[in-house]
Amino acid sequence: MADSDTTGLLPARDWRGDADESTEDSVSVNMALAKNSRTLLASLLRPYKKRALLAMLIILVDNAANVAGPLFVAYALDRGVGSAQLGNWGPLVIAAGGYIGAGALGAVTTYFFLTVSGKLSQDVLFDLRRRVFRHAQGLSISFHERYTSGRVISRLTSDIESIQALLETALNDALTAVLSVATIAVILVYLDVPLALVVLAGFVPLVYLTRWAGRQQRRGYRKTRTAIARVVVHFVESMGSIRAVQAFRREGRNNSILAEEDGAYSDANASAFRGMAGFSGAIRLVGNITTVIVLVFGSWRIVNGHIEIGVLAAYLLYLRRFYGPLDELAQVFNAYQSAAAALEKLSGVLNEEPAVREPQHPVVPSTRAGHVMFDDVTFGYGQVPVLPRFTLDVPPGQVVALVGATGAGKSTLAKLLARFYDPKSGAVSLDGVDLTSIADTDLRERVVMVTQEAYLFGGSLADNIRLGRPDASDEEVRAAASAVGLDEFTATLPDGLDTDVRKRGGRLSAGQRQLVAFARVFLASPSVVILDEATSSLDVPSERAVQRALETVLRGRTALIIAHRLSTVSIADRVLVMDQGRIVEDGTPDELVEQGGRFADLHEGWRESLV
Ligand SMILES: Nc1ncnc2c1ncn2[C@@H]1O[C@H](COP(=O)(O)OP(=O)(O)OP(=O)(O)O)[C@@H](O)[C@H]1O
Repeated sequence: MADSDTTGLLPARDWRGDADESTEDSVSVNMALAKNSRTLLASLLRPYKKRALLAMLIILVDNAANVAGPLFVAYALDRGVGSAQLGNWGPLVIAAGGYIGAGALGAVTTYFFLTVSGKLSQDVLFDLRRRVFRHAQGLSISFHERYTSGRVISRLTSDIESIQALLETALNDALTAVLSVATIAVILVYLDVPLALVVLAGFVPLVYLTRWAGRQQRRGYRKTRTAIARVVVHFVESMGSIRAVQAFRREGRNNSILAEEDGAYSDANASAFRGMAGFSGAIRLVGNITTVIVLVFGSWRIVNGHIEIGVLAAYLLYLRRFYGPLDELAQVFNAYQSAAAALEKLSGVLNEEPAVREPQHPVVPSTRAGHVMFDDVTFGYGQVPVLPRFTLDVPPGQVVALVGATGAGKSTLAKLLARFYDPKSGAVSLDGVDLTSIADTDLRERVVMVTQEAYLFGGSLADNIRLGRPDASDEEVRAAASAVGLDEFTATLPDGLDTDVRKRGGRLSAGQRQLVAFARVFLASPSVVILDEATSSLDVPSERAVQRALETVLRGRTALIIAHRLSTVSIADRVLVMDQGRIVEDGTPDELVEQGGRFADLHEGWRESLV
């Protein structure tokens, strides 16, 4: 397919799919987030108060050493040169020694300051990354469906990087700059008050400039955070679905979407930089104008005998040191605005609360029978109800097959039982206890869901099976693999169960993945199994193997199976036909075939397809 740039058919934004990150923040939300970002920064720094204090102490000494230099120069010019003319070189030697001593002290303190503050910023970033990861991982499925993994990745990488820039370099520069500006300001006042007033007058336009630049930068950087997240979302979506991308020739379209998203990111950055550029330039201009005024006004004061030439020389030296740090402060201010926008986004994630909450007072069901009950449950993802007033009683040990048209609500039912979501009204209970009252770890032990993808994590086959029960011994893992019939397959592997699943030619077949998933369930030994059967069909030997394994795994357990195969339905005790969130047929497979309703038609269709 040609892309929109060449056909002019659709602008890329109309073709985005999941990559959409369209939540533009409103002004009021942004104000609240700005406050949150300050709170977050404070909470991140709080545990390191002592170290921050130590860094400040070191920088105080460092700063004193740095600003002492010009004082020795002034002393050398005012006293040293005069004394040397009279043959006394002592004051000049003192001035030179003082200058070198101050420089050496500055070198040592700079080293210690950078070491202490570098470690501090690394620790803060480490905490922040862990906090965001842990929090995002604990948030409900509904959050991840809305937020997308790309945005979480963007928060964890590019947002954290901009905070890193602030902490690692900018904060050091800021402390140094603020201190030297303040110290020099005091010295300037001490040297000559009228000249100091000229310098201070230059601050009036700077205050206005700072406000203007701050607004400009914050606006720009907020946009950059959203824009870079959209770029990352697009990357993740494109690379995560690379087979579909190549199969459907979506590369061109993806390129044009990326160009658009990346362009928006560059524009947003450019807009923020304009704020900084204007600010930085204006500081230099104010600095130069002030220097000229000081030179002229200072000369006039020398001519009139108010000050000595050394004072003016020191003044001009200090002025250079005064506007240098101010320029640095402009860069720091820029980094701060960028980090503040990132902190806003991060605090947005950290302030998200799980929609599915852990119970305050957990109740442990008294049995492990596996009695499942949906009691007058109403549920919908948005306003439209997917399950309107749904009631279902599954006695312990019953294997229920769910069938029905696509979108009927079968997966939704399964997700409610796994407590990925909570019902809007009514209750889902296990062994007489509402799922909302069962502790998460307890529920995960009792109810295990096998999803269609049968996801394999990096690591060995044994590691993947052990996911069912992390404390299982090697022997138990082997027994589970054997119970589901994985023996034959593992015998062909170089290291048996210890073979790395990824290294071994990358992937397992669909049937083998299902067997691994069943082995996990066997090991976990839950009272309820939820199985979303893969729709992809297996070849006959694989299907038989999966079928046998399933029978083993389900023995003595309650099961809810979203069934796509005749072979699976045939092992069910009960079949439920769903339509638009309601049960329209309910009975044993034989009863329903006899009744001659929808299931009978479906059954007939399956049988015909096997012939
Ligand atoms: N995460 C979601 N957000 C919004 N709507 C959803 C979500 N998941 C499902 N739906 C909607 O809920 C309805 C029921 O979907 P569900 O996945 O439960 O159906 P299903 O019977 O399992 O379908 P299929 O057999 O195709 O998997 C559908 O209209 C679907 O569009």
